[in-house]
Amino acid sequence: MSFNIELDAVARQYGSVRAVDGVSFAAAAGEVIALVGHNGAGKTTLIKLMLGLARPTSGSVCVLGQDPAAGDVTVRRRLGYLPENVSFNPALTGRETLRFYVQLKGGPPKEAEALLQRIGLAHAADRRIGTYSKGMRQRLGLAQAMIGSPAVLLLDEPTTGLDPELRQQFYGIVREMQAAGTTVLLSSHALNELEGNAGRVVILNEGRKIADGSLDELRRIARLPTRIRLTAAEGGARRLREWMGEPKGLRQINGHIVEIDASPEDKAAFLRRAAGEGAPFEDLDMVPPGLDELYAHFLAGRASK
Ligand SMILES: Nc1ncnc2c1ncn2[C@@H]1O[C@H](COP(=O)(O)OP(=O)(O)OP(=O)(O)O)[C@@H](O)[C@H]1O
Repeated sequence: MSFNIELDAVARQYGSVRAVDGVSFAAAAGEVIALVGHNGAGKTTLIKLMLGLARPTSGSVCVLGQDPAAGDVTVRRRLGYLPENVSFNPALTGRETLRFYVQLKGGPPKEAEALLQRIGLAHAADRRIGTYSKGMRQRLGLAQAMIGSPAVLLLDEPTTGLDPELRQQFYGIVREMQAAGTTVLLSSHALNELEGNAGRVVILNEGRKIADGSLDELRRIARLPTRIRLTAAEGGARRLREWMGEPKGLRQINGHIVEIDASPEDKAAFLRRAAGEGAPFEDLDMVPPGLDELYAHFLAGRASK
């Protein structure tokens, strides 16, 4: 299988800071990968390495079969990039700006029109960018990155500052690009918005890759407990505790509610027992681990090593 992006033990040092430290991964056509990590985790540096804007201190970077730092124009044309802080000339209109970038990439002017339509900015195309909202500027940035239907799209924190509706619209466009075979790599601070939107998540911490997989795979690896909350009739907490055998970690919330964190195996065993006769509860709630807990789990695992 050939990959659009291949990183092999890539490191990038800035003075005493190892911004990226031994990262390897490969991305195929049609994959949507999210790079997730705290501030300073190395996301932007990794993207710059893939763009050839930074060179690795050691290791190798290969994008569309080439070293991106070699500056091969045919490869550059097939790369789209949305920087973290997108800035355009505020005196130009959206249309003028996009036409300029289309021209730079050697595309026809009508491509700018099609892109303005696609990202929902056609109505504001003749307004100066100085009058655009943050969301509109971000969408224009995305349109600029999509010029020439790139084979690899690198988006640095593309959803920052977008409201939930625009965010969904944005991921809709990402899905279209993915369906057309584009490899999309986007960086983000948060796991929560990636559910259903990124097939694969790479978690970075202090320049190192600490997790790589689909959210479901990461959940399985993490084996985080599910919180089970049982509610009995008024004053029934004691009976609940006895019925459960006073397990370690059981929490009594009040006179009729108890909670326990159950591992994946314990959860199944518990549910079988709860389905039997005489279980002394009236209601049962199960709260699966959230994405924030998953993220914290991987970061904590790293810190303890
Ligand atoms: N040109 C540079 N010179 C010196 N240090 C740098 C440079 N670029 C990045 N760094 C350092 O490398 C580390 C990783 O930075 P990077 O911008 O890649 O992180 P990030 O994950 O993108 O962070 P954020 O989410 O805040 O954008 C940080 O400690 C940063 O200060």
